[in-house]
Amino acid sequence: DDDEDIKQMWTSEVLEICDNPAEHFSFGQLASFQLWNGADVIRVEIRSLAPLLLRFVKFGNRRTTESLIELAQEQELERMNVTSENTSFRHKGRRADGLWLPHESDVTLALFRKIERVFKFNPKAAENFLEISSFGSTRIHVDRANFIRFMAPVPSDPVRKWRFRCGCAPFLTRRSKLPSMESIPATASTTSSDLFDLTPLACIKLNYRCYNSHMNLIPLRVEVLSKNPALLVFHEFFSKSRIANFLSMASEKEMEETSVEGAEGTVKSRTRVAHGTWIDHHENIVASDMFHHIQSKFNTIDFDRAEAFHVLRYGPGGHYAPHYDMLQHDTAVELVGNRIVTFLTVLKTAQKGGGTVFPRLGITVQPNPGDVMFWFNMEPDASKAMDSLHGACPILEGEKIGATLWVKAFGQEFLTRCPMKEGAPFDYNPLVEPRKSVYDEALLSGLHLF
Ligand SMILES: O=C(O)CCC(=O)C(=O)O
Ligand SMILES: [Fe+2]
Repeated sequence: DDDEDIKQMWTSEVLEICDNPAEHFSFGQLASFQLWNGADVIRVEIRSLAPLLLRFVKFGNRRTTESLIELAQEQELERMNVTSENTSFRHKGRRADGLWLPHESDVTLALFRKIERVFKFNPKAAENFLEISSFGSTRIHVDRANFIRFMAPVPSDPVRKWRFRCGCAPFLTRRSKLPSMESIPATASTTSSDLFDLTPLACIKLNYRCYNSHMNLIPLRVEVLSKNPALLVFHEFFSKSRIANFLSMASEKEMEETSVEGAEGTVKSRTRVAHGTWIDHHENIVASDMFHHIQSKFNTIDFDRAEAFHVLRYGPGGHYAPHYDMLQHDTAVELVGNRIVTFLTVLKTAQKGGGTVFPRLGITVQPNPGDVMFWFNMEPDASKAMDSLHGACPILEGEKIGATLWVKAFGQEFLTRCPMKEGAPFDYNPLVEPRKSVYDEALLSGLHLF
């Protein structure tokens, strides 16, 4: 092509990188990793540190709560008054009716399982649920003495410890009055309680969002190509049949030649020569299946906050000149944040050319269909990650198709660990759990992995 503008974007140096997707830029070998699958996202409010008083917001689901209220209305409740002056100074004891419910009844089972999972309770050690109906409200009461006793980790059994992971990144959450970085304590006081992994407490105070990982493990093969900004390739993330289904569904959609808004109206884009279309996360059963698959593998990213799938098809001569994915600041960006992460599913690869080039990292990625490329476009301070500059190398032969999810920044606080270090890049480790530590923990807990 002798077009001067395009020549400036595709300098000979960058094209050289396109042609030489050199291996030596890769960080280490391809490793096999496990990722926690499934998580309970829980909101914790710390009401007091000493004594420790926590509120778990909406811990029980609505169905459980409704069934419990129903039950309390149907069943004959016992008088459960307490007369001791010591138990409650306000009411001079307890004046209420209640009933005991077994852990594994129809109404309590789901709740009990969640308590087991989240708090790592030893189920045998807890008393039955005591449902107390007083002053019109129904609440679950777990005996306090037992609660404290069972929360305490058994020293030789790290698995029973709480494994909350919490996130903190002030700009990732839209809150009007955020404390400044300096006001976040480096670590929370160790005097509050040794029942917790204490570091995250600082974060909980900020954001109230934590999650607790399950022990369901799935193998993922992930390659770390760059650490700052993180650029990861998840190999064989999608099965062949998922990719085939998605492609045939997408081929039924009308793809438009991509365009850019210019001074003289919408003009055919020359920086991106491709056909594209948008597909909503749940537009049809195939998209929905794809979307669920993605969600199930990442517990640190809220994909509901991603834009629709953007499918791009490049024919021979197609390309996408090096660019940044972050959007111009506007009201939409103000509401949901900018494009923090690009999650690019490779659906079809060209016979020749068509890699994804990162000129400033000196990397060209030539993945296979079913692989996912994943990178950060932003720094933790919300500025542009300058080294995330990337483009789709010219297609020399064949056709390339990809589907992008751009994840928006707000609500992604799990991506960061606490305490945050000023100036440190996003930590990709929560996305890439090394097999070793998972193995160790799994072995300790006596889980059979494979
Ligand atoms: O197709 C590619 O390799 C890159 C796509 C891309 O950069 C984008 O859609 O923003
Ligand atoms: Fe891009």
